[in-house]
This record gives sequence, structure tokens and C-alpha cells, in this order.
Amino acid sequence: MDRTSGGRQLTGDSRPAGAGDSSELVSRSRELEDVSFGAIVEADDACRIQWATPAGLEVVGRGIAARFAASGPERFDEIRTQAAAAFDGLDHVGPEVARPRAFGGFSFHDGHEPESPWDGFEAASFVVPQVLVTRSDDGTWLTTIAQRADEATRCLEDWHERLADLPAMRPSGSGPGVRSTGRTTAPEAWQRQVEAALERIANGDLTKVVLAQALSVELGGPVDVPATLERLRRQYPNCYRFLIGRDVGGTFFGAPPERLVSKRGDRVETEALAGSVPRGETPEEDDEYVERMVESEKFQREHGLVVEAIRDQLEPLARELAIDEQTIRRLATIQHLQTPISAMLERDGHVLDLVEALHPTPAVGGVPPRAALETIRETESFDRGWYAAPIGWFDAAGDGEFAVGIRSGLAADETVTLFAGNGIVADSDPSEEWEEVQLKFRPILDELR
Ligand SMILES: C=C(O[C@H]1C=CC=C(C(=O)O)[C@@H]1O)C(=O)O
Repeated sequence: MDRTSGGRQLTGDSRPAGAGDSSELVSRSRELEDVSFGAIVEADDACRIQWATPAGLEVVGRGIAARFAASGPERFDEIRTQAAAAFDGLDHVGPEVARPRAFGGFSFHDGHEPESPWDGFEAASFVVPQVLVTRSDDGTWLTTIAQRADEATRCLEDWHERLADLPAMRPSGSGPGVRSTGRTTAPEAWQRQVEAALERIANGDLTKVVLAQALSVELGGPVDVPATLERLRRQYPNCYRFLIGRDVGGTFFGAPPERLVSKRGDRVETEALAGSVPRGETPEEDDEYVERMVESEKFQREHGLVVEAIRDQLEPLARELAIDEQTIRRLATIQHLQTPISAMLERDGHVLDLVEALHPTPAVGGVPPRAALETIRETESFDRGWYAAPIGWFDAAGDGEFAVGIRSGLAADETVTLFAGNGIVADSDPSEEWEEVQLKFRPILDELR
């Protein structure tokens, strides 16, 4: 058992801790029989989160023990400051894996306003859930978090009983069916957008930009997001899975293949993921696509820009930086060039320092960053919101893990808005880029049909 602090216990009410509030957090854990994670986050009227990593950690959470929110260019720093106050003096009794964590993320652009369809999604927002269920190699644990020890213990017993009534398995069923789809960007508009980006590249203003589209999918009924994520797990077992639902607005969810960064102590892992070709009908065809990508000067340039940018951002913070050999990331519907990158930090910091340094990598933004962001803002006719932005968690020690919020969608009632983009460099062909973007809608779209 880990007792994070001696835990001065405060009297007080059960308001969530957050900005300007220095009440300490108390958390208590107990081991659980297995329970359906989907059933815990089924109701969409509460604040809920779900997070799963390719390495096997799975977490669901409900309610709010603490909330941090910020906007503008200082948003990373503001979240760090608010979280430091809330986590200061944290009194956790339970195993380390079941410790309280803050889950949430950032919008792609720092000037983001939480307007429709992104109500509830501020430019930066994190929640330490009141109830967490964590599954890993260390078993399944229930954790409850409150401002006082007696509250945390009472909540632990209540939720233990509540969970005993939930099923251990919940059918993931089939998709609600697609009635119609609507594009933000017609093929002719895409052609013009890519040509305009290519002109900026030819003028030397830009080297790479990732342009995206949104696809609005009208469904035959309401979407069950936890069940959709469960079906995505079967198709994309090596991807992250996340769900973020606030008490207002829609539910943002996805199955991203791309890690932005993970930090544990002074060890950092990240990757470059850029360059896409389809899967073939046969293993031979798969390999032919891969060969074309590996040998293509255009794909290698597109990918290399991401590796270089990550190296440049990490180098000032790291004392050792290792860029592994390029490999292929083969997913059910698409294949990517991938380069794993790891580092040891010069001095222990916070995972949000790394998130701030890395976001957006040229896998979702471009080179040079400022010109790419300007091009994205001027070109795209929809609000990226949290698409392609950092989504993940951090803890009291500043450790954490973030995925890039791609292969994602925003669900509200009977509509899911999907997002997908592609890197444009010199020699990009607008119609090939169009095809690659459509492939990236497929993971979620296939599960909604
Ligand atoms: C921007 C997306 O993918 C990125 C990740 C892998 C490959 C990419 C590409 O080939 O352009 C993108 O950089 C997306 O899925 O919306």
C-alpha cells in the first residue's frame, strides 16, 4: 500500500477542488472482482472518462473530485499550477496503480473557445474523477477520491456495492447504422485547399502542413460510445482508446494509434507517426504498399520532418535521446511509417512540460509550426476542437501519458462528427491525399454501420 502523504485532514464541504482552491484530496482503494467498464460509463449525464493504452492499462472514471480548466497560450502552465495546488498533500491509501490521476486534454489551437459542437470542451480541461476503476497486470481496483477521509471511505463502500450489481460483461452489440453522411469539405474544395497549400510550399513559406476534414454521420439511433470503443478494441487492439464526456455537450472518443508522449520519472517515450498507405487484399499486396511508402522520397520527407521536429523539441530537455529504426505500423485498415523515440530527462519535470513542447508535432500541424497553424486556421472550414490534440492523464508526481486525439469523433445524440487529416508536402497529389484521409475515417465509421 502506498500512503502518499501523512494527509492533514480538512473539514469542509464536498465541492470539487480546482482553480484557486487548495483543499487536499484523499483517496481510498480496494480490490474488485472484474466488472464491465462499459457499464460504469454507460450513462452520459455524468462527467465520465475512459482511457486504455496499448500496454494494457485500462481506466474508467465518473464524477468530479477536482477540475482544472484554462485557456490561451499559458494554458499548460495554468493547468500545472491548478493541479499542483489540488494534488499538494494528497493522501492516497492503495496501490500505486490505483492512485488518483487527472484525465482530460487540450484543444488543438490555443485560442479555442468551447462553442457548439464543442460545448464543455475548454482549451484545456482536466478532471480528477470521484470514482476510478483501474485494470492492469496488478488486478482491478476501485478508488474513490474526496476532500475528507470519511467521505472517501463512505463513497468506496457505496460504489463497491453498486458495482456488485453491474454485469462483469456487457455485450458490445453492433453499430446503430448510418442514415447519411455530410462532408465539411467537398472533393473540389479539397483540391483547391491542397493546391493553395502546395503554392505556399512552392513559395518557400511552408514545408509541410496537415490539412483535415470533418465528416458528419447521421445515425439510425443513439450511439453507445463505450460499446463502440469495445468493438474498436477488437479491430485495433494496439491503439489507445479514450472517451471524454463532460456534464454538458457531446462525448469525444477515439482509437488513436499515435502516442504523443509518456513520462515515468525521468524516462520519456514518444514517436513519429506519419505517412500512410492502405492495407492490401493479400499479404503480398500489403507488402507492395509498404515498399512503395518506404522507398518514396515524398513519404520519407513527410515522415522525416516529424522525427526532426520531435528531436529538436526534446533535445533541450533531455540528457540522452535515442531515435530507433523506422518501422511499419500495420493497423486493420491502414499502414504508417513509425519511428520510436525515447529520452532521459535532464531534470525531473512534469509530463505537461513535454506535452507543451511537442504539441502539435508536424504529424498533425506542420513545418514551420507558425506558418502551418496559420494555414490550417485559414484553410479548414470546421473547428478542430480537441481533434489531433493531446488527450491523456497526469498524476501528482507529474508522470503521465498522452495520445494524439486522431481517429476520433464527437458524439451527440444521433450524430457523430468524425475528423481526419493528412500531411501535405511538395509533390503531394490532391486526389491521393483525399483517398488517404478517407481511410482514416474508417476505424470509427466501420463500427457505426
Ligand atoms: C492526422 C492524422 O494522421 C496522422 C498520423 C499518421 C499519419 C498521418 C499522415 O500520413 O499524414 C498523419 O500525420 C489523422 O489520422 O487524422
